[in-house]
Amino acid sequence: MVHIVVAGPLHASGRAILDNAKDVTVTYIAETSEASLAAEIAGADAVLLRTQPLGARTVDLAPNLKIVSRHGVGYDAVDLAALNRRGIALSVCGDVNSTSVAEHSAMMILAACKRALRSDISVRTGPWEWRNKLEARDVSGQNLLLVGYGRIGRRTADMMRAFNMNVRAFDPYLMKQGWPENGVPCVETLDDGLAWADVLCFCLPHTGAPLIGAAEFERMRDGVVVVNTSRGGILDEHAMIAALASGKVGAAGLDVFHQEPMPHDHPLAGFDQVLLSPHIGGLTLDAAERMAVSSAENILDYFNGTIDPALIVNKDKFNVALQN
Ligand SMILES: NC(=O)C1=CN([C@@H]2O[C@H](COP(=O)(O)OP(=O)(O)OC[C@H]3O[C@@H](n4cnc5c(N)ncnc54)[C@H](OP(=O)(O)O)[C@@H]3O)[C@@H](O)[C@H]2O)C=CC1
Ligand SMILES: O=C(O)C(=O)CO
Repeated sequence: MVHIVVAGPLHASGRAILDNAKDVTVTYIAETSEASLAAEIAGADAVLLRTQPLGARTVDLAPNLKIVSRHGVGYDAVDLAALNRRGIALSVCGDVNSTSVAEHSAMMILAACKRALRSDISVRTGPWEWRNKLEARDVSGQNLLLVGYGRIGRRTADMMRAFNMNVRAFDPYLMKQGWPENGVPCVETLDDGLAWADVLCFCLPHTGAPLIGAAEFERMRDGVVVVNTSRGGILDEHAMIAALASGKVGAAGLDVFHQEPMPHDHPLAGFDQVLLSPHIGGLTLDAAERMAVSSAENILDYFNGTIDPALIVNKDKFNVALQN
């Protein structure tokens, strides 16, 4: 019998897959905190993980744990070293939420350039004459730099080229492997890109220290638009707030934050040129169903020995019989 703990809400299609599986028991936890997961993880062979952190101490509470299946693709909140030490697999979803995130980025690029939030507030609360001070811009003809040119970056590029933006990308790893033939042009260095871009959009994994701090903001064009749908830790938030306050950053769209949930009194909430959303780029109803199905199937496929090895992040760290 395989015992699976599902840590947080799961779309009915994912639940049906687990509930109908043979030789499986499932515990569903309503809350998405690491503490509630820790309280239930002791007997788990598998955990289906939403966006909550998974640290070494929680992993150590689960002596039978064999696989952690991320409901999504980013795994920066998982202590991968702790999983590797125990030979526990970490799987991610396939290409199921990238179009949704790219659409969210496209929406935020448009909303930030058009000053959509400020515009809405002006109608609800201000004199009509505020319409002359909104500072909305066309996106057409502007330079868009995508930092990270994987699944989400490439789809965002396609969408924003349709709006007649000049799109380039920075992705050093891809440059080494070979830039895609039909891709947008690349910039050689991040600094080149920062100096070129009117609009910046971050589409990369978070792996350590912030990529963008005060020095990088300094290199950007005055009034630059910044959109981040990848992870909050990519931007130094203090530097971002300072850049918004000084006007260096003219407008922004942020789906991800250093601290999630972001407190209501956070300084970022004080800017009417910044559109905020609660980490929902990949959480449309459509993507939520696809992620639920993919993350549930990954667990069952793992125990059947049929999981696609490309979906296991740490496949080189332990020996597992993979049939593909
Ligand atoms: N807001 C939301 O709801 C969601 C957010 N995300 C976030 O988006 C991120 C990207 O997702 P996705 O496009 O699917 O991932 P991919 O792995 O397909 O693409 C990311 C690309 O960024 C590259 N990259 C890594 N480090 C850097 C760097 N320092 N500078 C520039 N490029 C870099 C990667 O190279 P390499 O592969 O060689 O490392 C890769 O080509 C996820 O890791 C996650 O954090 C994802 C889904 C939903
Ligand atoms: O897929 C991801 O990484 C997300 O942020 C959504 O869970």
